[in-house]
Amino acid sequence: MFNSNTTSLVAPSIIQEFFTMKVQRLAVPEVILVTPPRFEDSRGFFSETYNAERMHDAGITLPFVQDNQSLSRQKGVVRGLHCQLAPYAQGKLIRCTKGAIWDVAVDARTGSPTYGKWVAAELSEDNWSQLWIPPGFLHGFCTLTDNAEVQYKCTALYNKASERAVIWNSKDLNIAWPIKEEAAILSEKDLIAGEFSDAKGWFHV
Ligand SMILES: Cc1cn([C@H]2C[C@H](O)[C@@H](COP(=O)(O)OP(=O)(O)O[C@H]3O[C@H](C)C(=O)[C@H](O)[C@H]3O)O2)c(=O)[nH]c1=O
Repeated sequence: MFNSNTTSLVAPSIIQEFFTMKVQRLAVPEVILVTPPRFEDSRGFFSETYNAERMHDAGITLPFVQDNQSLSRQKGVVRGLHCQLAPYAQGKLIRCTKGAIWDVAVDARTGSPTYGKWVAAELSEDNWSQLWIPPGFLHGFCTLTDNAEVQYKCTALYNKASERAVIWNSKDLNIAWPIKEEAAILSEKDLIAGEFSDAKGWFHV
């Protein structure tokens, strides 16, 4: 048994606790940045990365049906700007579990007061934030580190035939990507995507 002046080698000391989930609506208010609580102690940390009740209270109410994970081995990889058309349009809840990414959402809903407006947030294993992007938006990210691992929940299943893409640096959007054009690493598919003007009519509010 431990006596009163014995330092326990079993019970980890609590170093830092975030009890509540931070919630921030971005300049396009349907896009929501959340940071779930994380309990750090001498072993490491524990976090409820998805809690349906907390997410619902934050305004993220659609059910998820698919989890995705991608690894990008180099800094400067750009994936996107992608979406799936209805009835396979996807809402996505994105987080970066290794390294860091700059995550972008573009409002592609004809009739929306923020049509063509983009918002972005840095997501990283350090800041532990997640970005909710509803159906009707284009999604893309660029990696800020090597070996950036991204995990995201989707509200509709993958449907290749309904996939659409817009070129990441579309002159119609002027997204302030934090990487130089010549440094971007893209898939064949993304290299030949069209301008945002080609996306007219893909979605409606
Ligand atoms: C998206 C997806 C892809 N795949 C297969 C199809 C390809 O053989 C392979 C790579 O697909 P892709 O090059 O489209 O992967 P990304 O470029 O990361 O695409 C994603 O990038 C942006 C950031 C997104 O938000 C979308 O989820 C998605 O479009 O995975 C599947 O089997 N299921 C899927 O849901």
